[in-house]
Amino acid sequence: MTQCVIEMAGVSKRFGKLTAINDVSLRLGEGEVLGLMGHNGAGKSTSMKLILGLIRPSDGELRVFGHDPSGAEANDLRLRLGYLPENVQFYEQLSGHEVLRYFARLKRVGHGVVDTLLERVGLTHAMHRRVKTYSKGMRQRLGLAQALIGEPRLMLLDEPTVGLDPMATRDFYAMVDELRGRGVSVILCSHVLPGVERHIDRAAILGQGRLLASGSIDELRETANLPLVIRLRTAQAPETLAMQLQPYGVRVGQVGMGRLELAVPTRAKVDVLRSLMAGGQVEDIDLEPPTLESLYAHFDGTIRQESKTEQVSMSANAGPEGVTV
Ligand SMILES: Nc1ncnc2c1ncn2[C@@H]1O[C@H](COP(=O)(O)OP(=O)(O)OP(=O)(O)O)[C@@H](O)[C@H]1O
Repeated sequence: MTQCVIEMAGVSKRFGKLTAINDVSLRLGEGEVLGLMGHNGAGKSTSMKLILGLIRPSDGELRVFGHDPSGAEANDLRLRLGYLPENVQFYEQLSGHEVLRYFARLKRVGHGVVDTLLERVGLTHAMHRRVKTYSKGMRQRLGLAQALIGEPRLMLLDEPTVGLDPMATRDFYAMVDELRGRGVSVILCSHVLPGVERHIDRAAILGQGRLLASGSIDELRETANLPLVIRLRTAQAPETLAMQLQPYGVRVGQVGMGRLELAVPTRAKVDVLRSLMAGGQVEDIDLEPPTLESLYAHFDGTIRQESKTEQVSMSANAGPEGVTV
């Protein structure tokens, strides 16, 4: 692995009786992009705040660039971090340009960078307008520009594409790719971002404060063992095809006249394709491996199922007075 930028070992964070982060271990290398996913309240923002040193772990070890982020080096460390919070807020009476000058000063960076950053996020035309006149997407772009001040080596981006239109989203991902190319490490924090797969090296899925899964998309696919979907147009009857592909454990569904959808175990992919092509009746074919959304739904569904089972068994153990929530 490349040099370790974030190292979390058995980290927990409790707020009173509530455990927001539960025994999470995670590493992020230099130039790596991690997608941190999870449902509302899963612990994503808390993880970000721990990494930023805004709060301290209740248990476990956390190192950012080899240091305790809330220790003696915290101030110097923060100069190497860029943070875009969820629902970013600015001083409404200031212009975009003034906001960035202000943040540049806080980060001890000369204000010469301001124009360049505003151009980079496509806000040059509006830089002298007050922030209160900005649309949601423009505020988000200003937030990104703010996070980029000082050429940070680690970017923490909480729900970064909320409010961005498709073109701005595309530009945003191009920027993430460029940062990665320059060896900057990035955490993209979100529920699930459509289209994010191509831009991240690894995904970490949090559920109820626990790390449910982490790895590259391929590793997650292997762990989840979800079927890939093959869509085809064929003159063959679904029943005939189901018989033909039965040895491979394929499920066949009809989605329209002559249009079938097959759920194929990943390991049987090549054999199934050979068998389909040998039949000579396939007119069109599409392959769709499990998407990040379906992987997320799989792992998140597992934890929800577990917690339902726990609740049922708790209420059963509680006897006649037990209440099922
Ligand atoms: N300062 C705090 N005091 C008490 N509880 C907190 C505090 N901060 C977070 N929590 C709780 O910790 C849990 C995790 O919250 P967190 O904000 O990290 O979730 P999240 O994954 O970012 O959620 P969302 O997607 O809704 O932003 C939640 O149950 C939340 O209510």
